[in-house]
Amino acid sequence: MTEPDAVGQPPAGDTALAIDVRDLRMRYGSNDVLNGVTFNAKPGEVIALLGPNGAGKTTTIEILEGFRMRSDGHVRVLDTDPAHGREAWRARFGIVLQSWRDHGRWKVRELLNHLGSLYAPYGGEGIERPWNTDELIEVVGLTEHIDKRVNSLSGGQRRRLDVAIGIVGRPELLFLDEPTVGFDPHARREFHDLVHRLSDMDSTTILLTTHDLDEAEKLADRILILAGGRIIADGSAEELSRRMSTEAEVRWTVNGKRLIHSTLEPTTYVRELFAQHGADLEDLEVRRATLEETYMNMVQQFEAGKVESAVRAFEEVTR
Ligand SMILES: Nc1ncnc2c1ncn2[C@@H]1O[C@H](COP(=O)(O)OP(=O)(O)OP(=O)(O)O)[C@@H](O)[C@H]1O
Repeated sequence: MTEPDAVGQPPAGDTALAIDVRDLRMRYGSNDVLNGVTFNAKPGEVIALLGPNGAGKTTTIEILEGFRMRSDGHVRVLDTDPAHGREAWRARFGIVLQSWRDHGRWKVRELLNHLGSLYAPYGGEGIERPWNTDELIEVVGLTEHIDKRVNSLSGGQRRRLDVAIGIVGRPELLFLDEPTVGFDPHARREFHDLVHRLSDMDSTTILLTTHDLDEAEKLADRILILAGGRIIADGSAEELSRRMSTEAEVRWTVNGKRLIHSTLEPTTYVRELFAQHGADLEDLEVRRATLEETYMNMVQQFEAGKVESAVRAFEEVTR
């Protein structure tokens, strides 16, 4: 057990975490979807929860938001068990769901004024709630559209409005569920800039779900890969890539003949090739699978129903 400090306060432990999840389990009927999920998020971190279709990302996020009751495990979000979270706790986080379809006849400014007013009772303790509407509209890049009706916005503009709705209460924590589905590359890039701005500006903790490793790499400080009911990888994109110990493929040509060999020790192998063939060695290439290729391979096997072997193979190379 940890000792209290000199003034009798317990040392900062789990309470310093924005999200603390340990051994989370979720069962739908006889289907165990989450089988011991463990991870945490520190305040200000941007975390991407990545996983194949049906891995349980939405289930996890809904449990954290208090929309779904877990079967078992320890969960704390902003120091509160979501199963018992009250209004004042809900006011401290924002949610951007897959799409906001209501309120089509409202104008952008009116809608944000209205939704913002719902947060007014929860301000204080150094946090001004809600966000000033015009300032918020500028932050999400909708100033030109401030008096437009919601149903006249384009898909990308609508998504910006979704984000504005998610952050109008100046959340300490923001949940984004597949925020860029259906975006073209330009809208996607703009959305990524917006997320970076949010996390820099207010050091908002952000948990987003995505299918896309590239997006996770661009946005997140840490990537969590959920598959087979567990977190099978947790680290920055660089850390995960570094941990990968897949075999490298060495290709070369000698006396006009093209040859290939797979090895875990490419440097030693190449040294031996030089020793053996010297100047006859041509077109030498060494290639290791990228994190993306390894991940995609896992997803393909997972989606073909080979869940356990997909997860085991992925863990073996990223351990
Ligand atoms: N209310 C429910 N009742 C029974 N099964 C459910 C329920 N909700 C989700 N599931 C099942 O739980 C599993 C995980 O679903 P979930 O939506 O959490 O996955 P996901 O990772 O978010 O998937 P996607 O990427 O497709 O959105 C799926 O097999 C799904 O069919």
